[in-house]
Amino acid sequence: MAIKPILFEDGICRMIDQRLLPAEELWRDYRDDGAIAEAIRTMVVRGAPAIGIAAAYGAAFAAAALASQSLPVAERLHQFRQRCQHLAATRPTAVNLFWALARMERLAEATSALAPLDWAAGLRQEACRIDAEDELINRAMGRHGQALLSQQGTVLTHCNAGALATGGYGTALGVIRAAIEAGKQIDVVADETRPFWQGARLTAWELQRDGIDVTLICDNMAGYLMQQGRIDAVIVGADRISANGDVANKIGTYSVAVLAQAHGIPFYVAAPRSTIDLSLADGSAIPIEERDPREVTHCGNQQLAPAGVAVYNPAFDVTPARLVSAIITEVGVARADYRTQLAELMARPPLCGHV
Ligand SMILES: CSC[C@@H](O)[C@@H](O)C(=O)COP(=O)(O)O
Repeated sequence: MAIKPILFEDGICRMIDQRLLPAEELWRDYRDDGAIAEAIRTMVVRGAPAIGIAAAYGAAFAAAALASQSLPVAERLHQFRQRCQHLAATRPTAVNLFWALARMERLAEATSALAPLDWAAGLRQEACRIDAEDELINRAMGRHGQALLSQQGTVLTHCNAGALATGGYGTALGVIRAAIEAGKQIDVVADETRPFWQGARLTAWELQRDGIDVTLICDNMAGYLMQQGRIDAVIVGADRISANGDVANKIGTYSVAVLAQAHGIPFYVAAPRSTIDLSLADGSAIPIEERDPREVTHCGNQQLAPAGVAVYNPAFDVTPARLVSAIITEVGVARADYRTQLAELMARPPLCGHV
């Protein structure tokens, strides 16, 4: 059973601290939006869908706090939006964060005439729905995506687009799980994913935990394995996909895509529709987060690089649509021409609830 990294129990949001995995499985309790914003910023919780879910719970906590004060409706809504903005200011690239908060804000406005406690209860239910729907979406994505994989093969993945990055099951790893559930013999090669080691720490941990055959490699080994004919397909997740099919994902994804094309290997992206941002014509407008240089100069507390060296640490890159063989969503698979096919997939009715 795949791990569910965010739980909502007895009015408390519990999240496994992904910074400590695999050494320690520590669950932290959250009861307010400020602490959840900090958890997103510091990557206790990470992965595009998961940070959207965490932010939705944060917004629900903000609503509960505001409902307990006797505020006029307009002031309550104003303060709610401000607190949502604080949650949104934590990480800039994954559009799921803004998508989830926009959904919470829409409901807050539509239900603002309710008694404050009912208003807050409705927002708490909405956050739980966003969470539960994500796993259903991942499973639907898995069903569509697994059809692209052969009966037997080795799939390379980058970063962690697994259960840990979602409401459970995973996007890219969800496709792999679905293929295995369909009886296919799939094994995984996981890039370590410098500098935050999501592949080494998280993908290796969650696949090993679930008995899925995984081999860890350093990022710079991918080309060698492809040259030897040892990789049959690449599957990654995404943080934001523009209208033309350009894909922002963890730094290093672009290099893998170039290598895949050079070796004639299909490069697939699995992402829910909440990751697709039709407001951006192409990937050049996707904001790319830059993180602390210490992630590059240090490994944990161990300093590897000389003190004072200049560092550049972009957390994401953009893979041009021409390198992407297909984009797998919960309602179907898009191929080039992405502008037309993504617009068509986005116009389809919701799979469940609102999404
Ligand atoms: C289903 S997760 C897809 C992406 O969010 C994932 O590949 C990724 O890049 C995560 O980056 P992170 O910095 O760990 O949040």
